[in-house]
Parts: sequence; C-alpha cells; structure tokens
Amino acid sequence: MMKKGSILIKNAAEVVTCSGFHAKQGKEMAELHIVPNGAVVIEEGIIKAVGPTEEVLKQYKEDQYEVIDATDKAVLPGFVDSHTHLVFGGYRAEEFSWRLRGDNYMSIMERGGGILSSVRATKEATKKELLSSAMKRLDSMLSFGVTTVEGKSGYGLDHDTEIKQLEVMQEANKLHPLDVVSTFMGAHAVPKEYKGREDILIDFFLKEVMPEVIERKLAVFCDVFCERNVFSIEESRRLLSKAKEMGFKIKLHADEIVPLGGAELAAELKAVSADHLLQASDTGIKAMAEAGVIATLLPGTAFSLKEDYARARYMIDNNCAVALATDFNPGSCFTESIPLIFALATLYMGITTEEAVTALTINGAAAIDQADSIGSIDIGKKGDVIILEFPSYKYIPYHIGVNTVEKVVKNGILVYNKVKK
Ligand SMILES: N=CN[C@@H](CCC(=O)O)C(=O)O
Ligand SMILES: [Zn+2]
Repeated sequence: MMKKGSILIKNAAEVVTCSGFHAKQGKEMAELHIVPNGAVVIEEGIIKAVGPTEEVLKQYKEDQYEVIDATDKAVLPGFVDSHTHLVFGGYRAEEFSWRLRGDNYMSIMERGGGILSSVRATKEATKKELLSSAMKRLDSMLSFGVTTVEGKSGYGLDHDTEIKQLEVMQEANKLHPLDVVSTFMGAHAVPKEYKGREDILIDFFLKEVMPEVIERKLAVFCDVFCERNVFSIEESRRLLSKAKEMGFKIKLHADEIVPLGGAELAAELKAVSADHLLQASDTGIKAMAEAGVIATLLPGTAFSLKEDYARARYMIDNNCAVALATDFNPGSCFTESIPLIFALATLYMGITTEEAVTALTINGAAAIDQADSIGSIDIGKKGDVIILEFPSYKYIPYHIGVNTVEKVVKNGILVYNKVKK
C-alpha cells in the first residue's frame, strides 16, 4: 500500500542537493552537489534516497509511490525564508508613497508612523483576521518554493498583542503545509510612552512576556532591533543575554541604518544570526565568521529603502556563512518574492547563482538552527523539495523576477502544482 508522504521523483535533469548538515561558510557556499539525471525518494515525509535515476529505480519500486517525472526539470531543496514579519494588521501603502517623495524610513517611525502604525493596526485586528491574512501570505510564499518560514512578533510591543501574534503563527503552523518558526521580537520599536525608558520596557518583556512565551513554546528565537534611536548595544546585550539564559536562541537586526556594532555584538553573544548588516564593519564581519554567526542579508529591504546593499562579497570572501531572506513585512519590504531576492543578490551584491542557492537553502536552514533537518536533499531530512519549470538552477536568476517554481513537495506531499491537470 502507498504510504502518505511517499513520492518518487525521477528523470530530473539535475537534482541540486545542496548536501550538508551545517551552515556553509565562505568558499563552501559555491558547492551545490548536483546529481545529473537524478531521482529522489521520500517515504512518509522523510528523504530515503537520492542519486542517479537508474540506480535509484533498481532499489525502489515505482508502484509504492506517487511518481513525478521531472524530465527536463531541476529539483532543489525547498527554500527557507529565514527572516519575515508575516503576521500584521493593516498596510502602509501611503508610507511607501511618502518614501518615493523623499521621506525617510526612520524619521517616519520617529513621527509615530512606520512600525508604530503597524503596531496600532495589529492591536486592533482580531486573531481571526490576522490568521486569515497570514494563511494567504503563506500560500503565496509556498508558490515561490518556500517550505519553511521564520516569522516574528513585534507589532504589539505589549503583552496581549505580542502573544496574539505568536499564537497566530502557532496556529498557522498547524493549519498550513508550510512550517512556521516563530521569533519573539517585542523589542522591535519603542512606543512613545517608553521613550527614554527603554530599560523599563526591556524589564517588562523579560518579566511579563518572555517567561510565558517560553513556557507555552510560542517562540524559539528572541530578536531585537539594535539600532540608533531604537535599542542600543547595551540594551540589546542585556535583553539577549537574559533571553539566552531563559532558553531562547538569539538573533539581531543589526547595523541596518547606522554602524552601531551589532555584528560585533552578535559574535560576542554567539547569536544564531545577525540580519540586515548593511553597515556592518570589517571587524564585525570577521568576528561573525569566526563565531559562526550566520549573516542573513535582506536585499529586498535595501532595494525598497534605496539603501546601499550589504557587502555580501566581502562577507563570503572573509569566510562568513551568508543566508538570504525576503524580510517580508508591511513597511520596509512588502514582498514575498524569492525571484526578486535572487535577482538583487546576483546582479547587485556580487553573489554567484550557486552561492545564492546555498543562501536560500542550507544556510537559510542554519539561520533558524535547523540545518540538521531541512535545507538540503540528504537522506534522513524532511522531504521538502521543489521542481522547477526549467532544467537547471541557473534559470532562477536568469529568468529575472519571474517565478520558475512548478511544483512544491512538503514532507513528501505535493502541496503546490502550477500545472493544472
Ligand atoms: N528594521 C526593522 N524591522 C523590519 C521592518 C518592519 C517594518 O517596517 O514594519 C525589518 O526587518 O526591515
Ligand atoms: Zn526584520
């Protein structure tokens, strides 16, 4: 009898395995491990075999599986979008127009707009509304080949709304085929009443919110917007050190707008990742490489804010492990488009196509500390794979800004198929 989550993909022009169980640093990022004319076998959601089709078919009987013929198509691991803010109420289209006219992202926030306007809309939204919009966003992400996504709270800044956002992500994770990994990010902005009293806000999160988040397993990570006029290096260090003691894994929004030393702090605290890094210093980058902190780069945000891109080439040449993510959010980067991220990374950041694939698969997995179970087509990992309309991964950035994903298999189940039967 055919078991649920059991699929055999055969005759693929190439299976790009991205093989590995940990982050790829520096030169390793160019190694994709490709099997020509390949096959992948997934049994009950777990990868059982990968290799040349001829050899795989000698061992595995096609009648035991749902069979997909991938002739002339490339097969890759599902993408891991390791930095998003996917649960929020309201939109900020107006703010986008202001920025087109020259207004500045941080000054909009300092006037009570930006993140703070999403905070107001998220407080007003019901859980049902937030869940319904999150599910639609997850559908869209899935269509781009994303099989695991990280999502942050941080549009609440109070107990109830932060918890509400995390509960929505927990529920979405149960209901949607995509896996959602949650991050607590209460320290995302400073409400007006806490300006100049950031330490009191941090104490509030530490005492009144984070113990419940850990206790109810509502989030795995704790993140902070470490930035001038938001949370300082000292405040971020205090919050994240305590978070670590409480059992959170840690991340930072670091050196996005000004060079504050966030990359150095990430290395000091041995964070899992430091994200944005547009302004990261040479010392900070080298310290991150040394400490094994993933550099998660978000080119969509630099593009949307018309900022200079993070120095990806320098980071990779200095042995960093770089991940790429969308930073999907209602303000600085309202896109779930993986093709856009590929286009920007390869055309404007000096990242090769091979490195970009690594950055969105195994290194994305490492950025959420799951490189042992997702991010590559390796035996024993989750059966998360995508099939492209084209015979090679090289078509992903080449077909500029267009979605090349034809099918998505999650835990061995075909959950998205562009080809209508
Ligand atoms: N920079 C801080 N936070 C988000 C933006 C959130 C927003 O503008 O709503 C980011 O990662 O880009
Ligand atoms: Zn972010």
